[in-house]
Amino acid sequence: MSTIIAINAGSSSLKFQLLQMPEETIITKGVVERIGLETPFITVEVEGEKKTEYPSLQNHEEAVKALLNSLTKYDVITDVNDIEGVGHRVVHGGETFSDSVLITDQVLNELENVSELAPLHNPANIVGIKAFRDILPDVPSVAVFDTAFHQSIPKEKYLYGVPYEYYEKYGVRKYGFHGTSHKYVSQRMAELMDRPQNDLKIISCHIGNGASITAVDHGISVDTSMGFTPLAGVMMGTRSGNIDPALIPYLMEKTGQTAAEVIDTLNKKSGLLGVSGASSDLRDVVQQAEEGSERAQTALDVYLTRMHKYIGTYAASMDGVDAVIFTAGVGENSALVREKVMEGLEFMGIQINKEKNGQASGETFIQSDSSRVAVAVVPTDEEVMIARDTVRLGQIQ
Ligand SMILES: Nc1ncnc2c1ncn2[C@@H]1O[C@H](COP(=O)(O)OP(=O)(O)O)[C@@H](O)[C@H]1O
Ligand SMILES: CC(=O)OP(=O)(O)O
Ligand SMILES: [Mg+2]
Repeated sequence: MSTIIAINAGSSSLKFQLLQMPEETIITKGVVERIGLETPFITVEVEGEKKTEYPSLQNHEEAVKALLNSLTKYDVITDVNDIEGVGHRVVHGGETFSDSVLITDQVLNELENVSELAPLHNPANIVGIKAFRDILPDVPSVAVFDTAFHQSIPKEKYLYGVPYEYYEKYGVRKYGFHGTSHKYVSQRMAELMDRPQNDLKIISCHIGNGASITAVDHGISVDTSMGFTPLAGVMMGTRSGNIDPALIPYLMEKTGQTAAEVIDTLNKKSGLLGVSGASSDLRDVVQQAEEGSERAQTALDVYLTRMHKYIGTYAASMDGVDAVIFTAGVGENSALVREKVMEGLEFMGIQINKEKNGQASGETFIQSDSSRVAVAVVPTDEEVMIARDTVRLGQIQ
């Protein structure tokens, strides 16, 4: 039995889960927020109760110290040395990493090289890794990449139609993200269907704040909607998804923004937020649409039609589909989104049962009896995947 901590570090936050392996039971979970900003705080769930503290935290190293202190203070662990492995979510692994990896000095160097491909995400992941290595130098730490599961995508799907030398010189290609989640839910779906994974063509819809859709054929990723960065693909809470790239210089000229400012607008002020003008949270947009806001309804329509198209695209890509999965914040909780994304696909043998869909909670099949394709809600669990790989690569008993 061993105690593993799974870390998902963002630029100003650090989410964590402490798990008992191999049982995969969650001991506790929590989040440190507003690191390096005014009034940082730590929330830890202790026996179902949320405890919040407000320490002063200048950086991720102080955040890690405070987090470990609170775990001992609340008697979740008796000593920091009770932690036997640390697993980190790293968003971008480039082409260097097609599986999780035990972190060594050399790996850390390679991670730094890959960082320029994901300037919004990777630097924070690396700071988190270093902070834990300083505090727990003798404990194995493992990096688990969002991109790794997508390294199986074939060349004709990952190359862009641009001069080939950009791929060779600058690594310009589709990488894809949320791989840990797509891998988990597609494995789980095969178990739920009681069929081997290499018998199944699955479309996995991870719809949270960030959203991506993946075609999983015979257990491997063969295409995914995100691209060189997590900005591409479907429309999201604040991200535009695919646009005509010629819009960027056009908007620079019209609005006076720099290229970096336009990209920032496309990442943070677009999507549901940008179109509705109200909120990036799907619940707010749905509520406002129900109250008669035309802008909110339009935002919802654009959001839904983009996702709907990918189902057809990926079914064509795999020459068929046996199962569709919905996961993450929106996918797990919004019956409306699931119903609308699946609407009109009866010609492909996809039909959902509205009652089952409306009542879905946890792992639930929502297709009708006559549907040829299975459709299910499968709650994602990136943390358990991180913990499993930490045990495997850290060779922890
Ligand atoms: N009960 C719910 N009904 C509809 N949408 C929900 C519900 N709960 C959460 N969401 C949506 O899930 C989104 C967050 O998803 P999540 O997977 O947690 O995002 P992140 O990408 O930040 O990890 C929110 O924007 C919210 O709109
Ligand atoms: C890569 C990515 O988009 O992650 P998130 O959904 O957590 O923003
Ligand atoms: Mg997410």
